[in-house]
Amino acid sequence: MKGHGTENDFVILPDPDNELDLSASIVETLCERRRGIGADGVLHVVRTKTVPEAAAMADEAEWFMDYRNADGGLAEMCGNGVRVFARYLVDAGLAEPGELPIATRGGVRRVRLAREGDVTVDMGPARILGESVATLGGNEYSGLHVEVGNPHLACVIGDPVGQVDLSHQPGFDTSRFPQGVNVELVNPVGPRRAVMRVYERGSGETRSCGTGAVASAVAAAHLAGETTGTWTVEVPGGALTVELGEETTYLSGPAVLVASGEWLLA
Ligand SMILES: N[C@@H](CCC[C@H](N)C(=O)O)C(=O)O
Repeated sequence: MKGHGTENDFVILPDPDNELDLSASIVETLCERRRGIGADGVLHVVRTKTVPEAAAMADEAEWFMDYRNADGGLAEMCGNGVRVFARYLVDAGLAEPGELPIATRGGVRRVRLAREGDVTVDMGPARILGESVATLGGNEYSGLHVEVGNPHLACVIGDPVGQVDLSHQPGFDTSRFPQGVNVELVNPVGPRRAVMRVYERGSGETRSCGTGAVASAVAAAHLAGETTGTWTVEVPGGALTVELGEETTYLSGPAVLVASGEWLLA
């Protein structure tokens, strides 16, 4: 299957009993836009109890989102991915609409969805862990290290983000981010509204990033002296809503399945 959330696109690989040997090179080929199907990442759909690293969550969540970036690397969480994952489960008749717990490497996330319409996920708390700097084309951008299950460096640059060259991996402090980092450029454009572009760890520039939208809202709110509130984050692929609460954060937006088929190279 193929699906997307605000044009952050995924190949969805149903494998309930975890029988596929999903190597990094297979993921890379699947995600390649000319030799493969093309996607920002792979959502490997497996029963939690079949995955040794996730089995402890099996009592809480039947399904595990084994998320892979386009370069084949693992990631802890994907905010758009988990919403598309839930849309797939309901559409395939593997889960009922309502509230659906999904296990991820970042912990269990609760997704709320109906048979149609936007999908919301409780992303858990987003924690600010300090400040750091991203370098891009000879410029330095200060940002906040925000953990949303996965690592982010959200830089509020206050200028239009459209002109910045994001075709290369931004430089970052590897001692702070030993596993790499997702870098966001954020421009607040109105009350609780921001425009964001992102360079995703393991995928390059993408048209949206759910965890990145949460990190961006946290960074923009921090600059405005706020910790709670509902933000609209505009991304190249659409718009996401981020609710910052005292205890947790919520991410809402479209999650759409666009195709199904068979990969012949397996
Ligand atoms: N696009 C995702 C994030 C995917 C993982 C990320 N590239 C990482 O390596 O942490 C989202 O919507 O959150």
